[in-house]
Amino acid sequence: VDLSVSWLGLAMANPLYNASGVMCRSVAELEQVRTSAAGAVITKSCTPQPRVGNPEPRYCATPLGSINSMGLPNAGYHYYRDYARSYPYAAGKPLFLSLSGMTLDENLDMLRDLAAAELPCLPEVNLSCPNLPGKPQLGYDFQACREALTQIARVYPGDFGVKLPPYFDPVHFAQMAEVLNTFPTLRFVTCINSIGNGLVIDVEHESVVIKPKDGLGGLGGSYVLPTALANVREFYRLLPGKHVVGCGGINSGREAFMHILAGATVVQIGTCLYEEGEGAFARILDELRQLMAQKGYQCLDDFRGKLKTL
Ligand SMILES: O=C(O)c1[nH]c(=O)[nH]c(=O)c1Cl
Repeated sequence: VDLSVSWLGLAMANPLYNASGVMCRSVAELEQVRTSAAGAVITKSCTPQPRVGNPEPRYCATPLGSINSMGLPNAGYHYYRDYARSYPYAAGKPLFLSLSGMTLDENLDMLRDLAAAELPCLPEVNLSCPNLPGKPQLGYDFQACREALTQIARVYPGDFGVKLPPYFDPVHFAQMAEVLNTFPTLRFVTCINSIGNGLVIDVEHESVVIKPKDGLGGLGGSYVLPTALANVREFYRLLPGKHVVGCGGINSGREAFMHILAGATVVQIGTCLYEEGEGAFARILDELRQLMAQKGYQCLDDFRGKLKTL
């Protein structure tokens, strides 16, 4: 069974890597991913300056997934750019750099610098952080996205991608796709970011479980799988020639298979990686291989995007 993926001029041994935000804030964490069975690496979304993030507790796992309101804690853009400068690209695992400026100008400043650095890493521009008090998710404002992407494509000549929030309405899928299709160098969309502003309650303590925003936070894990799959499949249909990166609810080879069947080129692991550690990559890859062998598939292209309808 062959799990290799070639896309955007990249060759990956397998389709699995971390979701931005998990096991990727420090060089030590990034190296844990890079030296694991993962096929690629992505950095924590960064801002020009380092950020401490929201007060703790700001993450909580539950039997069905996770809730987080981290608040964009990160070591600052230059820390990740410097990692990207020394990254061993020849070892064959691509590096993606996640950028999440607090303003469009912050994103443009980071992208201008990244363009000038002429590094082989690919930017994933985060349009969907749900945890900055008072900041709406850009991904839900279609006109603002169009304006932002127009300037981003102007300052960054290379291929880039965007991290999208989940959408829940066919009209919104169509409206966002119309914006995204305007930009030929926008080569991939990562679906989905956490489902924003959920509330997890601890019955014993009659309390919320995270401190920021009186307990509101982004949901991940099994809670979000059907929404993630819907976003992958809809954007796979609506963005001809672009790639969809699947993210959300992947705990085993079965969910990885579902995301790829729905159209994902590659897939990211978030909550499961946070809870299990980097061993999750080898386990999920083995499960995917076994599932493919049982079904008689030799490679990912044998089933990618071939979800049947009734
Ligand atoms: O609170 C966060 O740091 C965070 N948390 C998320 O669930 N998604 C994001 O894009 C970000 Cl930036």
